[in-house]
Amino acid sequence: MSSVDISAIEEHMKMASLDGLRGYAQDHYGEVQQYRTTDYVPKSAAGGFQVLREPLWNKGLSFTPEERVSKNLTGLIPHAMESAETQVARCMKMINSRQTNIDKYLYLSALKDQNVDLFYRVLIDNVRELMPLVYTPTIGDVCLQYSTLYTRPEALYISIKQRKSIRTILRNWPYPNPEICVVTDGSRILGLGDLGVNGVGISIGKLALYTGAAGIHPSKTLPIVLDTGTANETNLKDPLYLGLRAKRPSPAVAQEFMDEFMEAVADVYPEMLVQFEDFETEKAFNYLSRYQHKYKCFNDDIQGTGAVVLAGYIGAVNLSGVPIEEQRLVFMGAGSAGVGVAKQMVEYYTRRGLSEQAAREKFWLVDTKGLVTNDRGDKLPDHKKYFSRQDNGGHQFRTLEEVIEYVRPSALVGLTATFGVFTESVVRALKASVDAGGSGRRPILFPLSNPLTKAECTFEQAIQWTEGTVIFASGSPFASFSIKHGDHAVTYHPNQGNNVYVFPGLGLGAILCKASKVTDEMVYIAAQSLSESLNAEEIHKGLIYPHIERVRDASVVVAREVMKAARREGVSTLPESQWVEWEEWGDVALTKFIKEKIYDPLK
Ligand SMILES: NC(=O)C1=CN([C@@H]2O[C@H](COP(=O)(O)OP(=O)(O)OC[C@H]3O[C@@H](n4cnc5c(N)ncnc54)[C@H](O)[C@@H]3O)[C@@H](O)[C@H]2O)C=CC1
Ligand SMILES: CC(=O)C(=O)O
Ligand SMILES: [Mg+2]
Repeated sequence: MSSVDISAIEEHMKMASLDGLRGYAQDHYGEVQQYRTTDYVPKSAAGGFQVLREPLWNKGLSFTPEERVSKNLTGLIPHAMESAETQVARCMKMINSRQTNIDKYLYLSALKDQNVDLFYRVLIDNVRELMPLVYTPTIGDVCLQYSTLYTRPEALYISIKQRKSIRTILRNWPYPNPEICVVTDGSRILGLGDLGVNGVGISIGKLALYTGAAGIHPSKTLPIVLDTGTANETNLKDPLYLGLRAKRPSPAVAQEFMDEFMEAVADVYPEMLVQFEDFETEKAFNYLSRYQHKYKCFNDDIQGTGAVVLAGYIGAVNLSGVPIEEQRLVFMGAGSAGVGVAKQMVEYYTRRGLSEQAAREKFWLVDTKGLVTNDRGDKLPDHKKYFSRQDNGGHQFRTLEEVIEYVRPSALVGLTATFGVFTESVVRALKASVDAGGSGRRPILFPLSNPLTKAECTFEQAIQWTEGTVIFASGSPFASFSIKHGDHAVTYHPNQGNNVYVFPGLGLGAILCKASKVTDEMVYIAAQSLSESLNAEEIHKGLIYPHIERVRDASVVVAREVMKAARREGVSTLPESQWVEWEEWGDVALTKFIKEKIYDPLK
């Protein structure tokens, strides 16, 4: 087999130079006219091979004998008619036969491209094993290599060079009336930094979980990447890179483009919920405050993460033995996720009766320069000012160890995108500060950065360094593990503190109640309801989130409570008569309504 002749492409790149930009793709950027609306053949009108080629219609070996006749499929597929279980078993056998996670991902991705129903059945029935493939950590590797792995499109790619054509591009999406989009500009993908257009993998992965974890119909999901260039030199130099070969524009220009995008979305798809994903810090905060009161949107990294970590924290406090009033929290990382989480927790404390000032004083935020204080000497960005300490008596605390000794925290949260910053001495110091005098109180330790290569520490380290007392949650999943004590072994179970427990249910709720906005109250209620969604077995086991196998159950609870909150907030546009009808039956009727709406393929 002949290999790709990279040198020829590189040669072309040397030759092609357009306004300082290089590469093939630039040759084709330009505004486009709307010639026609994309044709969409309704399912009922399609037959034969067309049905098998459309991944949303293909039911593979599940087609009944009657369907095979009525749709002219006889002979186009093997004669066997199989149960979902058999087909899922075949897929799992194939996945398990692949050597690397990327290969497993590629198999799943190809399956999604051929038979959507089967892909989701496989995912839903094997979520513990497969979520780490379609989502973090594997999706991080996929994003890093996206331009090389690329075989066919799965998203909308909207370039800043075609900013006047956004409506046309949105209309080119083949499936009518999408209800939710995840949009990124690729500028901060997981903890991997600016990946440019390669970051589209995260939009695709998150939306797979809107369907897998909350049952939003796949035809209603729309992944989008806004291509405004990249600061990533590796990508810019990669001859296979698929995005715009340009540095990123100024924040002002990026914001104009974003304004145009949001206007176009509201115009073309007025019902659509927009989830902002993995925008770098300043843009993340700016776009959220700029659009949240104008459009139906939310930021997953700020709000989704805030809600999921608050939910886990509520459970963790109950286990820790340190009363809520005595809790003191150190955050390593003061970016969009760190500040988003801390603010959600301030909300929790104020709802429990603390003044905002007293609530805020429970938090000590640390960044690359040390404890965030007013008199540290650097100019703090706006998002850090709220938590900046002024009670440090002029002292600056540069290392995490110094901060822990000073604060004596009960909880340590990591959102730094930096592997290993929770060292043995840090974790032991945390334990000592909680368990002074052998009180038996347990430290809360949340190394939440993604993917695994960016986790602040591993689960095994946390267990070893706290003699098993830690209450632990990480952003990407770690395996359970056992330690032998004499002739018996103790097995420790980690939690996964990932916004996947929130955004699917939040989105589902917002869509089903036809919310005009996503309010802060809806986000807060998502956290609260998630914290109350554990079953007796999970509570008994000392978990702080439901088993990942129950993420769909949790999403139903979150969606239901989000819907009710939307109604209280006056943003649900469902008719009042509908709410009155549901209310007669308590939560039962609303829960039934949600469950009936949920996509549960091949069942
Ligand atoms: N578990 C989950 O559900 C989520 C996890 N995350 C993860 O959180 C991480 C951070 O995301 P963002 O806050 O959006 O990024 P960001 O870039 O906005 O913030 C990172 C922060 O960490 C600080 N930092 C970096 N290295 C540090 C070090 N060595 N010591 C102390 N502080 C350091 C930076 O100064 C900055 O304040 C990423 O890895 C992301 O994957 C983000 C959202 C959800
Ligand atoms: C999980 C997620 O949203 C992140 O790591 O950015
Ligand atoms: Mg994210």
